[in-house]
Amino acid sequence: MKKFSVVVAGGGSTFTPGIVLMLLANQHRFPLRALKFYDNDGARQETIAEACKVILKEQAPEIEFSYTTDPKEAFTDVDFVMAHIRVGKYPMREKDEKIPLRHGVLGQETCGPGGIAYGMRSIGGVLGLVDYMEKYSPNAWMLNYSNPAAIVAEATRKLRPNAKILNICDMPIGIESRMAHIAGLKDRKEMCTRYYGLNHFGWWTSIEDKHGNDLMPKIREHVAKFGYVPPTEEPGTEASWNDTFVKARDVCALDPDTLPNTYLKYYLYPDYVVKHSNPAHTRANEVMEHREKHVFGSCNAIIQAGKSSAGELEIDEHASYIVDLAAAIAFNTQERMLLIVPNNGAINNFDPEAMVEIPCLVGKSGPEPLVVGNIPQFQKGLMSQQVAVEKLVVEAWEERSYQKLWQAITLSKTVPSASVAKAILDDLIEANKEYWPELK
Ligand SMILES: NC(=O)c1ccc[n+]([C@@H]2O[C@H](COP(=O)([O-])OP(=O)(O)OC[C@H]3O[C@@H](n4cnc5c(N)ncnc54)[C@H](O)[C@@H]3O)[C@@H](O)[C@H]2O)c1
Ligand SMILES: O=P(O)(O)OC[C@H]1O[C@H](O[C@H]2[C@H](O)[C@@H](O)[C@@H](O)O[C@@H]2CO)[C@H](O)[C@@H](O)[C@@H]1O
Ligand SMILES: [Mn+2]
Repeated sequence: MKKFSVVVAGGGSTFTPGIVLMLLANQHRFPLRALKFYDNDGARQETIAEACKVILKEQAPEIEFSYTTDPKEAFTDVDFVMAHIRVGKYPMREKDEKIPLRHGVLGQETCGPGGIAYGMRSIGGVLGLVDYMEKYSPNAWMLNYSNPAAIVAEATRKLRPNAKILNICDMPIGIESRMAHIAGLKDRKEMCTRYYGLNHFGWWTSIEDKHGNDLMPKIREHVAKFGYVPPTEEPGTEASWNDTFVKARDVCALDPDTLPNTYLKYYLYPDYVVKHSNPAHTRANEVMEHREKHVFGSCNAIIQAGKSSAGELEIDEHASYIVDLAAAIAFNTQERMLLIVPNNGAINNFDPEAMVEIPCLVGKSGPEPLVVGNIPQFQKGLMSQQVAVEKLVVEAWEERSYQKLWQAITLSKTVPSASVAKAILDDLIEANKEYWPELK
Protein backbone atom coordinates (compact mmCIF):
# COMPACT_ATOMS: atom_id res chain seq x y z
CA MET A 1 0.00 0.00 0.00
CA LYS A 2 1.31 3.48 -0.84
CA LYS A 3 2.59 5.48 2.16
CA PHE A 4 1.92 9.20 2.45
CA SER A 5 3.65 12.37 3.58
CA VAL A 6 1.52 14.71 5.71
CA VAL A 7 2.25 18.17 7.11
CA VAL A 8 0.10 19.41 9.99
CA ALA A 9 -0.21 23.18 9.64
CA GLY A 10 -0.77 24.58 13.12
CA GLY A 11 1.48 22.01 14.76
CA GLY A 12 1.16 23.82 18.07
CA SER A 13 -2.60 23.22 18.14
CA THR A 14 -4.16 21.60 21.18
CA PHE A 15 -5.76 19.15 18.72
CA THR A 16 -2.44 18.01 17.20
CA PRO A 17 -1.60 15.24 19.74
CA GLY A 18 -5.10 13.70 19.50
CA ILE A 19 -4.87 13.78 15.72
CA VAL A 20 -1.40 12.19 15.76
CA LEU A 21 -2.71 9.38 17.99
CA MET A 22 -5.66 8.97 15.62
CA LEU A 23 -3.32 8.83 12.59
CA LEU A 24 -1.25 6.14 14.35
CA ALA A 25 -4.41 4.14 15.04
CA ASN A 26 -5.31 4.29 11.33
CA GLN A 27 -2.01 3.23 9.75
CA HIS A 28 -3.74 0.15 8.31
CA ARG A 29 -5.88 2.33 6.05
CA PHE A 30 -3.80 5.49 5.70
CA PRO A 31 -0.10 4.62 6.18
CA LEU A 32 2.44 7.40 6.63
CA ARG A 33 6.04 7.56 5.40
CA ALA A 34 6.56 11.07 6.80
CA LEU A 35 4.86 13.45 9.22
CA LYS A 36 5.82 17.12 9.60
CA PHE A 37 4.48 19.95 11.77
CA TYR A 38 4.46 23.57 10.65
CA ASP A 39 3.63 26.58 12.81
CA ASN A 40 4.55 30.26 12.93
CA ASP A 41 4.99 30.06 16.72
CA GLY A 42 8.07 27.89 17.12
CA ALA A 43 8.00 27.76 20.91
CA ARG A 44 4.35 26.68 21.09
CA GLN A 45 4.91 24.06 18.42
CA GLU A 46 8.11 22.72 20.00
CA THR A 47 6.31 21.53 23.15
CA ILE A 48 3.67 19.66 21.16
CA ALA A 49 6.22 18.33 18.66
CA GLU A 50 8.76 17.09 21.17
CA ALA A 51 6.02 15.13 22.98
CA CYS A 52 4.71 13.72 19.70
CA LYS A 53 8.29 12.75 18.83
CA VAL A 54 8.33 10.51 21.95
CA ILE A 55 4.98 8.95 20.99
CA LEU A 56 6.03 8.35 17.38
CA LYS A 57 9.34 6.78 18.46
CA GLU A 58 7.44 4.39 20.71
CA GLN A 59 4.66 3.48 18.28
CA ALA A 60 5.97 4.05 14.73
CA PRO A 61 9.72 4.73 14.56
CA GLU A 62 9.59 4.04 10.81
CA ILE A 63 7.64 7.28 10.20
CA GLU A 64 10.05 10.12 9.44
CA PHE A 65 9.08 12.94 11.82
CA SER A 66 10.16 16.60 11.85
CA TYR A 67 8.85 20.03 12.71
CA THR A 68 9.68 23.49 11.46
CA THR A 69 8.63 27.13 11.12
CA ASP A 70 10.12 27.22 7.61
CA PRO A 71 7.37 26.97 4.95
CA LYS A 72 9.67 25.51 2.27
CA GLU A 73 10.84 22.74 4.57
CA ALA A 74 7.29 22.11 5.79
CA PHE A 75 5.44 22.03 2.48
CA THR A 76 8.00 20.31 0.24
CA ASP A 77 7.28 16.67 -0.68
CA VAL A 78 3.88 16.37 1.00
CA ASP A 79 0.74 14.58 -0.22
CA PHE A 80 -1.67 16.15 2.28
CA VAL A 81 -1.77 19.34 4.33
CA MET A 82 -3.95 18.97 7.45
CA ALA A 83 -4.61 22.59 8.46
CA HIS A 84 -5.85 23.71 11.85
CA ILE A 85 -4.42 27.12 12.52
CA ARG A 86 -5.86 29.76 14.86
CA VAL A 87 -4.60 33.18 13.78
CA GLY A 88 -4.15 35.27 16.93
CA LYS A 89 -4.50 32.19 19.11
CA TYR A 90 -6.61 32.11 22.26
CA PRO A 91 -5.93 35.69 23.38
CA MET A 92 -7.65 36.93 20.22
CA ARG A 93 -10.46 34.38 20.61
CA GLU A 94 -11.02 35.86 24.06
CA LYS A 95 -11.36 39.34 22.50
CA ASP A 96 -13.67 37.98 19.79
CA GLU A 97 -15.93 36.70 22.55
CA LYS A 98 -15.69 39.63 25.02
CA ILE A 99 -15.88 42.68 22.76
CA PRO A 100 -19.42 41.99 21.41
CA LEU A 101 -20.62 41.25 24.95
CA ARG A 102 -19.58 44.79 25.94
CA HIS A 103 -22.30 45.93 23.51
CA GLY A 104 -24.96 43.43 24.63
CA VAL A 105 -24.32 41.10 21.69
CA LEU A 106 -23.29 37.43 21.98
CA GLY A 107 -19.58 36.64 21.82
CA GLN A 108 -18.77 33.35 20.08
CA GLU A 109 -15.74 31.80 18.35
CA THR A 110 -17.28 31.33 14.90
CA CYS A 111 -20.69 33.01 15.10
CA GLY A 112 -21.77 36.67 15.00
CA PRO A 113 -19.25 39.54 15.32
CA GLY A 114 -16.71 37.25 17.02
CA GLY A 115 -16.78 34.86 14.09
CA ILE A 116 -16.53 37.76 11.66
CA ALA A 117 -13.45 39.09 13.48
CA TYR A 118 -11.92 35.60 13.48
CA GLY A 119 -12.70 35.28 9.77
CA MET A 120 -10.90 38.55 9.02
CA ARG A 121 -7.80 37.07 10.69
CA SER A 122 -8.09 33.55 9.24
CA ILE A 123 -8.49 34.43 5.56
CA GLY A 124 -4.91 35.65 5.15
CA GLY A 125 -3.54 32.79 7.25
CA VAL A 126 -5.25 30.02 5.29
CA LEU A 127 -4.63 31.57 1.87
CA GLY A 128 -0.96 31.71 2.88
CA LEU A 129 -0.98 27.97 3.56
CA VAL A 130 -2.66 27.31 0.20
CA ASP A 131 0.01 29.35 -1.58
CA TYR A 132 2.83 27.47 0.19
CA MET A 133 1.22 24.14 -0.72
CA GLU A 134 0.83 25.11 -4.36
CA LYS A 135 4.40 26.41 -4.51
CA TYR A 136 6.16 23.48 -2.87
CA SER A 137 3.81 20.48 -3.39
CA PRO A 138 1.44 21.39 -6.24
CA ASN A 139 -0.13 17.92 -6.33
CA ALA A 140 -1.07 17.93 -2.64
CA TRP A 141 -4.56 18.26 -1.15
CA MET A 142 -5.35 20.52 1.80
CA LEU A 143 -7.83 19.22 4.36
CA ASN A 144 -8.76 22.43 6.15
CA TYR A 145 -10.59 22.69 9.44
CA SER A 146 -9.19 26.04 10.48
CA ASN A 147 -12.13 28.16 11.56
CA PRO A 148 -14.34 29.96 10.92
CA ALA A 149 -14.76 27.30 8.26
CA ALA A 150 -17.70 29.05 6.57
CA ILE A 151 -15.78 32.28 5.93
CA VAL A 152 -12.53 30.46 5.12
CA ALA A 153 -14.41 28.25 2.64
CA GLU A 154 -15.97 31.29 0.94
CA ALA A 155 -12.55 32.98 0.79
CA THR A 156 -10.89 29.96 -0.82
CA ARG A 157 -13.82 29.58 -3.25
CA LYS A 158 -13.53 33.21 -4.34
CA LEU A 159 -9.81 33.91 -4.06
CA ARG A 160 -8.25 30.47 -4.78
CA PRO A 161 -10.93 28.87 -6.98
CA ASN A 162 -8.59 26.19 -8.38
CA ALA A 163 -6.99 25.19 -5.09
CA LYS A 164 -7.15 21.56 -4.02
CA ILE A 165 -8.67 22.33 -0.65
CA LEU A 166 -11.51 20.65 1.22
CA ASN A 167 -13.13 22.49 4.11
CA ILE A 168 -14.55 20.29 6.87
CA CYS A 169 -16.17 20.49 10.28
CA ASP A 170 -16.56 17.96 13.10
CA MET A 171 -19.70 19.39 14.68
CA PRO A 172 -22.08 17.18 12.64
CA ILE A 173 -19.79 14.23 13.49
CA GLY A 174 -20.09 14.96 17.20
CA ILE A 175 -23.86 15.43 17.02
CA GLU A 176 -24.35 12.27 14.91
CA SER A 177 -22.38 10.28 17.49
CA ARG A 178 -24.90 11.46 20.07
CA MET A 179 -27.83 10.73 17.76
CA ALA A 180 -26.55 7.17 17.28
CA HIS A 181 -26.41 6.66 21.05
CA ILE A 182 -29.93 8.10 21.41
CA ALA A 183 -31.12 5.66 18.74
CA GLY A 184 -29.49 2.76 20.59
CA LEU A 185 -26.69 2.30 18.05
CA LYS A 186 -22.98 2.00 18.85
CA ASP A 187 -21.59 4.22 16.13
CA ARG A 188 -22.75 7.05 13.86
CA LYS A 189 -21.56 5.01 10.87
CA GLU A 190 -24.50 2.66 11.47
CA MET A 191 -26.67 5.54 10.22
CA CYS A 192 -27.24 7.08 6.79
CA THR A 193 -28.10 10.76 7.05
CA ARG A 194 -29.16 13.64 4.83
CA TYR A 195 -28.21 17.16 5.88
CA TYR A 196 -27.95 20.64 4.37
CA GLY A 197 -26.96 24.14 5.40
CA LEU A 198 -23.94 26.38 5.78
CA ASN A 199 -21.09 25.50 8.10
CA HIS A 200 -22.33 25.73 11.73
CA PHE A 201 -25.77 26.51 10.31
CA GLY A 202 -27.54 23.34 9.12
CA TRP A 203 -30.28 20.75 9.55
CA TRP A 204 -30.73 16.98 9.28
CA THR A 205 -33.67 15.97 7.10
CA SER A 206 -33.30 12.20 7.18
CA ILE A 207 -31.67 9.67 9.50
CA GLU A 208 -31.97 5.96 8.72
CA ASP A 209 -30.28 2.82 9.94
CA LYS A 210 -28.50 0.52 7.48
CA HIS A 211 -31.77 -1.33 6.81
CA GLY A 212 -33.48 1.91 5.78
CA ASN A 213 -35.55 2.21 8.97
CA ASP A 214 -36.42 5.83 9.78
CA LEU A 215 -34.70 6.87 13.02
CA MET A 216 -35.85 10.50 12.95
CA PRO A 217 -39.06 10.00 15.01
CA LYS A 218 -37.22 8.28 17.88
CA ILE A 219 -34.30 10.72 17.88
CA ARG A 220 -36.55 13.74 17.51
CA GLU A 221 -38.79 12.63 20.37
CA HIS A 222 -35.71 12.42 22.62
CA VAL A 223 -34.16 15.70 21.42
CA ALA A 224 -37.41 17.58 21.95
CA LYS A 225 -37.21 16.66 25.65
CA PHE A 226 -33.49 16.32 26.42
CA GLY A 227 -31.61 17.89 23.52
CA TYR A 228 -28.59 15.96 22.22
CA VAL A 229 -27.86 14.45 25.63
CA PRO A 230 -28.03 10.67 25.27
CA PRO A 231 -29.54 8.51 28.03
CA THR A 232 -26.02 7.59 29.14
CA GLU A 233 -24.05 10.86 29.30
CA GLU A 234 -21.01 11.21 27.01
CA PRO A 235 -17.95 11.16 29.30
CA GLY A 236 -15.88 14.32 29.64
CA THR A 237 -18.49 16.76 28.32
CA GLU A 238 -17.79 20.21 29.78
CA ALA A 239 -20.71 22.08 31.38
CA SER A 240 -20.92 24.80 28.72
CA TRP A 241 -20.94 22.20 25.95
CA ASN A 242 -23.62 20.25 27.83
CA ASP A 243 -25.75 23.42 27.98
CA THR A 244 -25.41 23.73 24.20
CA PHE A 245 -26.47 20.12 23.66
CA VAL A 246 -29.47 20.58 25.97
CA LYS A 247 -30.50 23.85 24.22
CA ALA A 248 -30.98 21.88 20.99
CA ARG A 249 -34.43 20.98 22.35
CA ASP A 250 -35.51 24.62 21.96
CA VAL A 251 -33.78 24.99 18.61
CA CYS A 252 -35.56 21.92 17.17
CA ALA A 253 -38.92 23.38 18.26
CA LEU A 254 -38.71 25.81 15.31
CA ASP A 255 -39.08 23.05 12.71
CA PRO A 256 -40.75 19.67 13.47
CA ASP A 257 -39.47 18.15 10.19
CA THR A 258 -35.72 18.50 10.80
CA LEU A 259 -33.04 18.24 13.49
CA PRO A 260 -30.70 21.24 13.95
CA ASN A 261 -26.99 21.82 14.20
CA THR A 262 -26.32 23.05 17.75
CA TYR A 263 -24.81 26.29 16.43
CA LEU A 264 -28.27 27.50 15.36
CA LYS A 265 -28.93 28.38 19.00
CA TYR A 266 -26.74 31.48 18.54
CA TYR A 267 -28.91 32.76 15.67
CA LEU A 268 -32.35 31.70 16.97
CA TYR A 269 -31.84 32.49 20.68
CA PRO A 270 -29.21 35.27 20.83
CA ASP A 271 -30.99 36.89 23.79
CA TYR A 272 -30.81 33.62 25.75
CA VAL A 273 -27.07 33.32 24.94
CA VAL A 274 -26.27 36.88 26.06
CA LYS A 275 -28.30 36.38 29.27
CA HIS A 276 -26.31 33.21 30.05
CA SER A 277 -22.89 34.65 29.18
CA ASN A 278 -20.31 35.94 31.68
CA PRO A 279 -18.59 38.93 30.02
CA ALA A 280 -15.57 38.37 32.26
CA HIS A 281 -15.20 34.63 31.63
CA THR A 282 -16.06 33.19 28.24
CA ARG A 283 -15.42 29.89 26.39
CA ALA A 284 -11.90 31.03 25.47
CA ASN A 285 -11.08 31.25 29.18
CA GLU A 286 -12.53 27.77 29.74
CA VAL A 287 -10.42 26.34 26.89
CA MET A 288 -7.26 28.00 28.21
CA GLU A 289 -8.02 26.72 31.71
CA HIS A 290 -8.90 23.18 30.59
CA ARG A 291 -7.89 21.86 27.16
CA GLU A 292 -4.81 24.05 26.68
CA LYS A 293 -3.57 23.44 30.24
CA HIS A 294 -4.25 19.68 29.98
CA VAL A 295 -2.59 19.19 26.58
CA PHE A 296 0.49 21.28 27.29
CA GLY A 297 0.79 19.85 30.81
CA SER A 298 0.73 16.32 29.39
CA CYS A 299 3.21 17.20 26.64
CA ASN A 300 5.66 18.68 29.12
CA ALA A 301 5.34 15.60 31.37
CA ILE A 302 6.01 13.30 28.39
CA ILE A 303 9.05 15.33 27.38
CA GLN A 304 10.41 15.30 30.94
CA ALA A 305 9.90 11.55 31.40
CA GLY A 306 10.79 10.56 27.83
CA LYS A 307 7.75 8.26 27.68
CA SER A 308 4.14 8.77 26.54
CA SER A 309 2.69 7.07 29.63
CA ALA A 310 3.76 10.13 31.66
CA GLY A 311 1.02 12.17 29.98
CA GLU A 312 -2.77 11.80 29.61
CA LEU A 313 -3.14 12.57 25.92
CA GLU A 314 -6.21 10.98 24.33
CA ILE A 315 -6.90 9.91 20.78
CA ASP A 316 -9.35 12.27 19.06
CA GLU A 317 -11.86 9.68 17.84
CA HIS A 318 -13.96 12.34 16.10
CA ALA A 319 -10.91 13.37 14.07
CA SER A 320 -11.00 10.01 12.27
CA TYR A 321 -13.18 11.81 9.70
CA ILE A 322 -9.90 13.41 8.60
CA VAL A 323 -8.52 9.98 7.72
CA ASP A 324 -11.84 9.04 6.11
CA LEU A 325 -11.34 12.07 3.86
CA ALA A 326 -7.63 11.53 3.17
CA ALA A 327 -8.21 7.83 2.41
CA ALA A 328 -11.15 8.67 0.13
CA ILE A 329 -8.89 10.89 -1.98
CA ALA A 330 -5.87 8.60 -1.79
CA PHE A 331 -7.73 5.37 -2.59
CA ASN A 332 -10.85 6.63 -4.40
CA THR A 333 -13.14 5.05 -1.82
CA GLN A 334 -16.21 7.17 -2.75
CA GLU A 335 -16.78 7.70 1.00
CA ARG A 336 -20.00 9.62 1.73
CA MET A 337 -19.11 12.64 3.86
CA LEU A 338 -20.43 16.08 4.82
CA LEU A 339 -18.18 18.70 3.23
CA ILE A 340 -18.37 22.45 2.68
CA VAL A 341 -18.58 22.79 -1.13
CA PRO A 342 -19.88 25.21 -3.80
CA ASN A 343 -23.65 24.71 -3.99
CA ASN A 344 -23.70 24.72 -7.77
CA GLY A 345 -27.36 23.68 -7.90
CA ALA A 346 -27.27 20.92 -5.27
CA ILE A 347 -29.73 23.03 -3.26
CA ASN A 348 -31.94 23.96 -6.14
CA ASN A 349 -33.53 27.13 -4.74
CA PHE A 350 -30.40 28.62 -3.17
CA ASP A 351 -27.46 30.73 -4.36
CA PRO A 352 -25.34 28.50 -6.64
CA GLU A 353 -22.20 30.32 -5.49
CA ALA A 354 -22.80 29.75 -1.80
CA MET A 355 -20.51 27.38 0.10
CA VAL A 356 -22.91 24.83 1.55
CA GLU A 357 -22.38 21.90 3.93
CA ILE A 358 -23.96 18.87 2.26
CA PRO A 359 -23.32 15.14 1.76
CA CYS A 360 -20.72 14.34 -0.92
CA LEU A 361 -19.18 11.22 -2.39
CA VAL A 362 -15.40 11.63 -2.18
CA GLY A 363 -12.91 10.07 -4.57
CA LYS A 364 -9.46 10.79 -6.01
CA SER A 365 -10.63 13.91 -7.85
CA GLY A 366 -12.39 15.31 -4.77
CA PRO A 367 -16.03 15.68 -3.69
CA GLU A 368 -19.13 14.98 -5.78
CA PRO A 369 -22.08 16.67 -4.00
CA LEU A 370 -25.38 14.80 -3.67
CA VAL A 371 -28.54 16.58 -4.83
CA VAL A 372 -30.53 18.17 -1.99
CA GLY A 373 -33.37 19.69 -4.02
CA ASN A 374 -35.55 22.58 -2.81
CA ILE A 375 -35.35 23.76 0.81
CA PRO A 376 -38.22 25.34 2.81
CA GLN A 377 -38.76 29.10 3.14
CA PHE A 378 -37.64 29.16 6.81
CA GLN A 379 -34.21 27.66 6.16
CA LYS A 380 -33.83 29.51 2.83
CA GLY A 381 -34.44 32.85 4.51
CA LEU A 382 -32.03 32.18 7.37
CA MET A 383 -29.31 30.83 5.06
CA SER A 384 -29.64 33.70 2.59
CA GLN A 385 -29.02 36.25 5.33
CA GLN A 386 -26.11 34.31 6.83
CA VAL A 387 -24.39 33.56 3.53
CA ALA A 388 -24.60 37.26 2.64
CA VAL A 389 -22.77 38.03 5.91
CA GLU A 390 -20.05 35.52 5.02
CA LYS A 391 -19.68 36.85 1.47
CA LEU A 392 -19.52 40.46 2.71
CA VAL A 393 -16.70 39.54 5.10
CA VAL A 394 -14.63 38.09 2.25
CA GLU A 395 -15.38 41.14 0.07
CA ALA A 396 -14.43 43.44 2.97
CA TRP A 397 -11.13 41.60 3.42
CA GLU A 398 -10.37 41.59 -0.31
CA GLU A 399 -11.32 45.26 -0.83
CA ARG A 400 -10.11 46.46 2.60
CA SER A 401 -13.63 47.87 2.96
CA TYR A 402 -14.85 49.32 6.28
CA GLN A 403 -18.29 49.83 4.71
CA LYS A 404 -18.71 46.17 3.74
CA LEU A 405 -17.52 44.91 7.10
CA TRP A 406 -20.02 47.24 8.80
CA GLN A 407 -22.71 45.83 6.50
CA ALA A 408 -21.65 42.26 7.37
CA ILE A 409 -21.92 42.84 11.12
CA THR A 410 -25.18 44.78 10.70
CA LEU A 411 -26.65 41.92 8.64
CA SER A 412 -25.82 39.26 11.22
CA LYS A 413 -28.94 37.87 12.92
CA THR A 414 -27.11 38.22 16.23
CA VAL A 415 -26.80 42.05 16.02
CA PRO A 416 -29.78 44.40 16.78
CA SER A 417 -28.84 47.53 14.80
CA ALA A 418 -26.34 49.31 12.54
CA SER A 419 -25.29 51.57 15.40
CA VAL A 420 -24.45 48.63 17.68
CA ALA A 421 -22.70 46.98 14.71
CA LYS A 422 -20.57 50.08 14.16
CA ALA A 423 -19.60 50.32 17.83
CA ILE A 424 -18.55 46.66 17.84
CA LEU A 425 -16.67 47.07 14.54
CA ASP A 426 -14.67 50.05 15.81
CA ASP A 427 -13.65 48.09 18.93
CA LEU A 428 -12.72 45.03 16.83
CA ILE A 429 -10.59 47.16 14.48
CA GLU A 430 -8.62 48.45 17.45
CA ALA A 431 -8.17 44.94 18.88
CA ASN A 432 -7.14 43.42 15.52
CA LYS A 433 -4.63 46.03 14.39
CA GLU A 434 -1.89 43.37 14.16
CA TYR A 435 -4.00 40.93 12.17
CA TRP A 436 -6.60 42.53 9.89
CA PRO A 437 -5.73 44.41 6.71
CA GLU A 438 -6.08 48.16 7.25
CA LEU A 439 -9.64 49.11 6.25
CA LYS A 440 -10.44 52.25 4.33
N1 LIG B 1 -13.54 22.62 11.66
C1 LIG B 1 -13.87 22.18 12.90
O1 LIG B 1 -14.94 21.63 13.13
C2 LIG B 1 -12.88 22.40 14.03
C3 LIG B 1 -12.91 21.59 15.18
C4 LIG B 1 -11.99 21.87 16.20
C5 LIG B 1 -11.06 22.89 16.03
N2 LIG B 1 -11.08 23.64 14.88
C6 LIG B 1 -10.12 24.70 14.61
O2 LIG B 1 -8.80 24.17 14.69
C7 LIG B 1 -7.91 25.27 14.93
C8 LIG B 1 -6.96 24.95 16.06
O3 LIG B 1 -7.68 25.00 17.25
P1 LIG B 1 -6.92 25.05 18.67
O4 LIG B 1 -7.96 25.34 19.69
O5 LIG B 1 -6.06 23.85 18.82
O6 LIG B 1 -5.98 26.34 18.50
P2 LIG B 1 -4.50 26.59 19.09
O7 LIG B 1 -4.36 28.08 19.25
O8 LIG B 1 -4.20 25.69 20.21
O9 LIG B 1 -3.54 26.14 17.87
C9 LIG B 1 -3.51 26.85 16.68
C10 LIG B 1 -2.07 26.90 16.19
O10 LIG B 1 -2.04 27.61 14.94
C11 LIG B 1 -0.86 28.37 14.91
N3 LIG B 1 -0.96 29.43 13.89
C12 LIG B 1 -1.69 30.56 13.97
N4 LIG B 1 -1.56 31.26 12.82
C13 LIG B 1 -0.74 30.53 12.01
C14 LIG B 1 -0.22 30.72 10.69
N5 LIG B 1 -0.54 31.81 9.98
N6 LIG B 1 0.60 29.76 10.18
C15 LIG B 1 0.91 28.68 10.90
N7 LIG B 1 0.47 28.43 12.16
C16 LIG B 1 -0.36 29.36 12.69
C17 LIG B 1 -0.70 28.90 16.32
O11 LIG B 1 0.60 29.35 16.58
C18 LIG B 1 -1.11 27.67 17.13
O12 LIG B 1 0.00 26.87 17.46
C19 LIG B 1 -8.81 26.49 15.19
O13 LIG B 1 -9.01 27.21 13.98
C20 LIG B 1 -10.12 25.84 15.60
O14 LIG B 1 -11.24 26.69 15.43
C21 LIG B 1 -11.97 23.41 13.88
O1 LIG C 1 -14.99 25.68 22.33
P1 LIG C 1 -14.09 24.59 21.82
O2 LIG C 1 -12.75 25.12 21.31
O3 LIG C 1 -13.94 23.42 22.74
O4 LIG C 1 -14.84 23.95 20.58
C1 LIG C 1 -15.12 24.75 19.48
C2 LIG C 1 -15.25 23.79 18.33
O5 LIG C 1 -16.48 23.07 18.54
C3 LIG C 1 -16.80 22.14 17.51
O6 LIG C 1 -15.81 21.09 17.48
C4 LIG C 1 -15.94 20.18 18.59
C5 LIG C 1 -16.65 18.92 18.11
O7 LIG C 1 -17.90 19.27 17.60
C6 LIG C 1 -16.82 17.95 19.28
O8 LIG C 1 -17.41 16.77 18.80
C7 LIG C 1 -15.48 17.63 19.86
O9 LIG C 1 -14.69 16.86 18.93
O10 LIG C 1 -14.77 18.79 20.20
C8 LIG C 1 -14.58 19.71 19.10
C9 LIG C 1 -13.76 20.85 19.63
O11 LIG C 1 -14.19 21.14 20.93
C10 LIG C 1 -16.85 22.87 16.15
O12 LIG C 1 -17.08 21.96 15.11
C11 LIG C 1 -15.55 23.59 15.90
O13 LIG C 1 -15.66 24.29 14.67
C12 LIG C 1 -15.27 24.56 17.02
O14 LIG C 1 -14.01 25.18 16.83
MN1 LIG D 1 -16.81 23.22 13.10
